[in-house]
Amino acid sequence: MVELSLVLPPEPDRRWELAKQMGVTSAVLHSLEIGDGKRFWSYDELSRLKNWFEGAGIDLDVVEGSVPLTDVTRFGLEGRDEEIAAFKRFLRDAGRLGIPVVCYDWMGGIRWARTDVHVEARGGSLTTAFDAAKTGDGPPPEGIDVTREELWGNLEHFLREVVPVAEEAGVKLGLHPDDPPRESVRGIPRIVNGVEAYERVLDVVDSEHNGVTFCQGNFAAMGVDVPETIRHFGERINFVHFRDVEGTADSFVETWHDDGPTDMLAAMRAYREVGFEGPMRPDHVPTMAGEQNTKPGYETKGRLFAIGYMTGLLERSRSDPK
Ligand SMILES: O=C(O)C(=O)C[C@H](O)[C@H](O)CO
Repeated sequence: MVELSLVLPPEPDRRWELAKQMGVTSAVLHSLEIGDGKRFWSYDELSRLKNWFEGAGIDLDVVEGSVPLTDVTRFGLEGRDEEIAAFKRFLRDAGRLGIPVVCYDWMGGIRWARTDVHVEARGGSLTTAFDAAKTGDGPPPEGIDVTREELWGNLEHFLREVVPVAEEAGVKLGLHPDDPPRESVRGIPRIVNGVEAYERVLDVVDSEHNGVTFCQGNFAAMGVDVPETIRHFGERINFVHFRDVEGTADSFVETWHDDGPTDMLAAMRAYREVGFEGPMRPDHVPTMAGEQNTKPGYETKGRLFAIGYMTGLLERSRSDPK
């Protein structure tokens, strides 16, 4: 059964209670978005968090983005071996603590990029947008000098090192797509930007522990058929980000979950068809009335709406004949 999940802060507050009131008892830890930006976790810190969540009736199911992985490894800089060793330690710790999924990405230099975070959407709510014409295409920011071939080589090296450890630890890795899924952003090359790129990634180590974070908004921006692509990757999908965009990787606006071009019920049905049973979280929600938009995409009210909508879609998809 799909596990609806939410990014929750590493310390309890109203959002823990709201999650439980909606019936969501699965947490994603992503301190780069909600928290203090921490990414290097010791066993004791993870264990404390795990216990804290558990005591509140919530499972810590995913550590996302905020993992011991930086551009040192992505760009193959000095210190990479130490960082990969730290990542392996982190995977073993996550395994010992029963944290089943780790989501990481290969976006070097710039994380998920937007050129506007105040796009007016339904009823004056706010969403985000990206327009390549506004970023310019290089030269890259000072100090960043990496080719696509180097990025691929570094990713392949990383996978060969860490996937066997993830297997031993019983942790499933999910690579998040580059956002936006372009050839480059601000002149910095990006490689995880399409179906073929994922096929290459999955072939590096053919293991269910080397999988996909299926971020729907990014697949929509790639211009692919989302439900068909869900069926294509099937059991290699280890984690889902549920959201939608209007436009292409060069220029798009994020939409409300129920108001974008993707057939979200067909997507939900596709997850069911492929037997996806992992965590699925709403991603990037609109900022609603009364919210400050200090955390574009990660304010609270839009997530309540998204969980309600996803719950309805799930219920509908479950009533389909098998
Ligand atoms: O770009 C997005 O859609 C993301 O959600 C980015 C992820 O949170 C994150 O950086 C993955 O490691």
